Amino acid sequence: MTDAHFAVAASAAPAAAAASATGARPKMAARNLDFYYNGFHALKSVNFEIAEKRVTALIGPSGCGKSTLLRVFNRIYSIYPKLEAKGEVLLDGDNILDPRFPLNRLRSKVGMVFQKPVPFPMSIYDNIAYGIRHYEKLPKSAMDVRVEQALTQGALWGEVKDKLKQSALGLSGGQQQRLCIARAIALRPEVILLDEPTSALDPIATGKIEQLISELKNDFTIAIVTHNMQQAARCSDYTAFMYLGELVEFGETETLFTKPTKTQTEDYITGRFG
Ligand SMILES: Nc1ncnc2c1ncn2[C@@H]1O[C@H](COP(=O)(O)OP(=O)(O)OP(=O)(O)O)[C@@H](O)[C@H]1O
Repeated sequence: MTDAHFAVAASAAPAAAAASATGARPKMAARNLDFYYNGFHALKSVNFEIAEKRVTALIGPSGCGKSTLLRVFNRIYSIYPKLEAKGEVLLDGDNILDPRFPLNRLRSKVGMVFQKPVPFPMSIYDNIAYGIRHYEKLPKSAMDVRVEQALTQGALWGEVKDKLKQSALGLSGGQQQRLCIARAIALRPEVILLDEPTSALDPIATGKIEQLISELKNDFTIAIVTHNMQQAARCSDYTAFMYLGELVEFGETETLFTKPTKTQTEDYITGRFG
């Protein structure tokens, strides 16, 4: 598949081509997706895919619609009035925007981590166990195993195993963010959406999260919104470049950063705007 094919995949309906070109199965897909904030047209006929067990990055200048797109993949807007999505967002082929798709099922399959770490004001252990209890009744021994598994996958176990009963609010910002990722993992989702997960962190904590993302893609499908182009280049397999609510270009990360097909993409990645 050529770069030109990727560009077509971004702008026209068969966005599937981008993910399937490398053999990765599309896990989620937006089809002709429009989104409105109280009439403001924030996403314009977006076609886009998140390949299974790969990392897909969303980049673009401030206000281009990256976070909006990510949030629609979790239907998070549906609790607010006057916000409207048109088109489809498919999860394994089912349209999650259909109100008949149960929100509980969606939240158990698609986890989300936000820009600012938001641990619950409770112990490290309970931060992980809280969500699990919502979905499953486990005896204490089984819960202990799940908590340890999630914290291990979140690359935090070694640092917190001796203080599980302490408040999560006492952790550093980077540890809190890994706790939030572990909390999402604990529910055994299939997809994890990360909205600028390192923007509040220092370079060392950022490096740990990036390392973690690279490891998590063995088990999860990941999409990440980032302002940091080096981060997108370091930890994603595919990158989507957005501008003014449109998906301008989508392709393999290396190709998009070295041989972009659209002038707007090139201007952005070379720092000429944004
Ligand atoms: N709650 C809201 N109400 C009205 N307009 C909104 C709301 N949230 C976002 N918007 C608008 O929608 C557009 C897309 O916003 P969005 O937050 O998705 O952009 P972004 O690319 O994630 O930006 P940033 O990189 O600055 O976080 C912007 O024009 C923004 O002003």
